[in-house]
Amino acid sequence: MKTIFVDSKGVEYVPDKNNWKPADGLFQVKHGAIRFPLKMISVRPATMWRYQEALPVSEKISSSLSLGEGMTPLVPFDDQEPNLWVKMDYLMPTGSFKDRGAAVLIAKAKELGVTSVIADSSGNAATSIAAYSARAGIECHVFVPDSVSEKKLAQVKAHGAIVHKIAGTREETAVAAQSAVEETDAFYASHVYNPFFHEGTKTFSFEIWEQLQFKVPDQIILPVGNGTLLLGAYIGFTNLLNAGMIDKLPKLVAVQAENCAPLAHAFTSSSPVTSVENEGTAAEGIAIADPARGEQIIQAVHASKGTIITAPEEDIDEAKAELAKKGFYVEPTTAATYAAYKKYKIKHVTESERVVIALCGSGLKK
Ligand SMILES: N[C@@H](CCOP(=O)(O)O)C(=O)O
Repeated sequence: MKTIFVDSKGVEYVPDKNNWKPADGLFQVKHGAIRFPLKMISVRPATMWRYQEALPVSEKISSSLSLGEGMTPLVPFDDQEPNLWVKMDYLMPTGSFKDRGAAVLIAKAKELGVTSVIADSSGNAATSIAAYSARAGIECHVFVPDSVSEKKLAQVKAHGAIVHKIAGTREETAVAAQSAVEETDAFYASHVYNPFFHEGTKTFSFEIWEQLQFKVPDQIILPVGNGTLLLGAYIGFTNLLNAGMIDKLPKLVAVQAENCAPLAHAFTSSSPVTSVENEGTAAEGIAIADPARGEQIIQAVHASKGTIITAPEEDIDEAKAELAKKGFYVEPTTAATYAAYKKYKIKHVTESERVVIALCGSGLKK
């Protein structure tokens, strides 16, 4: 699939290794017609690359880079809620869904002839970018806030990335990484700014659709900070809708931490997304006080007829323990997603509705 980027005015750009931000807004991918040849897909290996006609990477590059990512199990939650499934993305090669996006983004970097990348992250994206860069033989610099989890940092270092710890917020970390990008010739392997990342995370949707016998669930509950999973999920289901493979989008129900919820505030008050103060949350993966793609996330949630809800801070630990008792060992950000769902379902999920919860990050990381 050949890819064109567009800015907020619809001006087209050919992706290149130095231009990470257009003059107007942020880059998005302009999608043409996409094919889903079901017979061929069904006999391919059980990885996210089975949807290769919908992905912007040549088979030659993806097969040399792949760690077998994707086609994570979709399993029933328990006997009490027969219409509730969990998508176990914490079983990805580096332990989070971010591998979907990093695999595509680093494959594109390789294709563009990049030899050095810079990324910034609160942890999981850094780990994924470090792992796929190592596999691609690309030098990797990772900027992290000094609050990053020690286990995530150890993982990043083990993959050979050069770590730059920034004494400051997640936002200040991004600014430091962007200054380094401007000062060097490195490629900005940003999961926030580079829309190739969403081209990888969209496979989350394709897999759920295939695993539910080519049907979509009614609602999907997923964490949102910078929106890489939410936007990927929206793009994936929209690709399927435009290809005539499904007849509706599932409602996307995005979860923020109560103590850092700029998107939830904007959504409920129908006002523009503005920066908030991070009051501290165990859900570090969604502690994004000023999400760069905030308006795009809100538009996607509206288009799916979904909503944005919050996880009470005091419920996160209990939700983590409850999930573990059912066999799912996940990190606090994922536990927050389940905590918010428990509150939400009381009024907003009927017994007959089919719901999927994204279990995004492994408990071994935290
Ligand atoms: N970053 C989180 C999950 C939410 O993803 P985001 O792209 O919306 O920030 C994690 O690391 O699990």
